[in-house]
Amino acid sequence: MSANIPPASAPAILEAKLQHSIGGLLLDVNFTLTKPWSVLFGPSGSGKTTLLRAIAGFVEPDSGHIARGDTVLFDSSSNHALPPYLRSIRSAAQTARLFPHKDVRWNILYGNGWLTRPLDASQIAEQTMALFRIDKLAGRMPADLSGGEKQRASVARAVVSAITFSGTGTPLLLLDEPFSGLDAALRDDLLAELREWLDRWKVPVLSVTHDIGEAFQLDAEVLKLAEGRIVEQGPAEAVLATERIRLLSRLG
Ligand SMILES: Nc1ncnc2c1ncn2[C@@H]1O[C@H](COP(=O)(O)OP(=O)(O)OP(=O)(O)O)[C@@H](O)[C@H]1O
Repeated sequence: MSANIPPASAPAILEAKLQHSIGGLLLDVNFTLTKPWSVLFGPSGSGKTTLLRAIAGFVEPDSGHIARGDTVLFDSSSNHALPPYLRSIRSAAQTARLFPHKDVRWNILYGNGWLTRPLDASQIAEQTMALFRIDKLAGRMPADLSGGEKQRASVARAVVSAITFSGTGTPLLLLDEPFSGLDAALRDDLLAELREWLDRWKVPVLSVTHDIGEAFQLDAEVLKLAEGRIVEQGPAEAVLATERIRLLSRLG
């Protein structure tokens, strides 16, 4: 007699349960990420950046537990907080942070983990710069870049750092509004290519966006944040249905 075996659920990419009070907002979330790309969607001030910073280890929550597989990143009950550089997390902040006295190529290679394989790391850097349309700017200094180019260089660096990660497993890549400064056509191309590039290297992503189209195009799981709480989690078609109708009716 054959037993009914339930399908194995996808392994968790991240488990997070945390509370953190900041500037009058109480961030209070409990969620698990299992999809290759997840998107945090919510109004300004709802706690998206703070949540990314807590996962990365730059903000210590008041209480809670954050884990990637068997590795506990943060646990308030045992007073445990892994420092950011020991977490299998890579991130790009909302505003570009480049070393001003070094050129773009140097900045992109900074933080790559393949120090014993410099040629392979260089190849990943060149391919990623081409993807972000900054390969022709590789020899320029950050001061000589536009705002959008700086932002692309900053995100490209995090991507290279995630792909060349030298620790155990693959890191989770956190991207805070990675495409906000780009024109629509370029953003659409980059989104599609980046999704493919990171799928190829099996790097999971949690990104922040205000843009409904971005969430749909990425075919991402959406976590809708409102006043510090995740009010819905699921496919974009389900979670952002109301926002989509509102947007379409505005467009006439
Ligand atoms: N260092 C800080 N000190 C005090 N309050 C802060 C600090 N950082 C953020 N806040 C407050 O915490 C709340 C959440 O901020 P957060 O940056 O996480 O929101 P967000 O959803 O990312 O917003 P946005 O979409 O505008 O980037 C806001 O009310 C903000 O003013």
